[in-house]
Amino acid sequence: MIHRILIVTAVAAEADSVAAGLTALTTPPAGSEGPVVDVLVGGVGPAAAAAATATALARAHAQGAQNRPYDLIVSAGIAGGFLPHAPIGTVVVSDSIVAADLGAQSPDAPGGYLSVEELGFGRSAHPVPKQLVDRIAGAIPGAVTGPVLTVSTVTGTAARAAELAARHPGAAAEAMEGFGVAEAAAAYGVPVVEVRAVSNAVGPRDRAAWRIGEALAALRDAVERLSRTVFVTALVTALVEPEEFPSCPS
Ligand SMILES: O=C(O)c1cccc(C(=O)CC[C@H]2O[C@@H](n3cnc4c(=O)[nH]cnc43)[C@H](O)[C@@H]2O)c1
Repeated sequence: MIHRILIVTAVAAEADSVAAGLTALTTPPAGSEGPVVDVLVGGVGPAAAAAATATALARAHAQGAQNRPYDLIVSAGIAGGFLPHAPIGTVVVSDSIVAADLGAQSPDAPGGYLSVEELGFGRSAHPVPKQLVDRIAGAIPGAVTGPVLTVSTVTGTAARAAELAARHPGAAAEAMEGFGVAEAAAAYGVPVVEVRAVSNAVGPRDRAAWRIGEALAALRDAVERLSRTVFVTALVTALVEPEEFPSCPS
């Protein structure tokens, strides 16, 4: 059985790092067919990521007879890290993927904010099954697990960083695509996880301090670890029980 994995990045430089890390997949162990891994540059922000991921899923669904078009979707790239959990160079594996600004400001609410759940519609978080988190993080030495926030505006002040950290205790990183990827994955019943390499601290904007090269190298190394372990030797479908997820749209 061939396992199908979709990795979605925002920009081409991230996809290049992912592809560089996947070279171990060219020689699967004897007796193993190896998985098929598609890498998609989906654009920046949750809307672009959701549209690109849903389109890829619809295409794969239309082409194949599988119950689910992919066995696993990974939202991958660089990210801002919350200190002290995730300094520059850390690889973060999401234990939940959280839409951090999907809600309403409300001066009367605790923290001045109401999530969509509190407003009575929609959802703002996709928990990642623990089995999957442990398997992915266990393959990446030094990886940190925690909530990864999806924001539409990169945090640029200490006040905003503190607000997000207070609202999402234990938040490890923020990026701009994960929740969009997760919404599309959920529509097709495909497990999803976010893997991010930290390029900068979440806090006052200091673009000169971003270490994009270091983060892209960490991302490549993480994907290489995954391609030598989880992606090759594990039955990805066995990482998460399919019945935990809804069936594909017909
Ligand atoms: O300028 C470059 O060479 C370059 C190379 C690779 C990637 C980039 C990006 O700017 C990627 C944007 C992407 O990164 C995520 N990101 C990174 N840090 C943060 C942050 O502090 N807050 C939110 N998002 C962050 C995000 O997912 C962007 O889509 C540039």
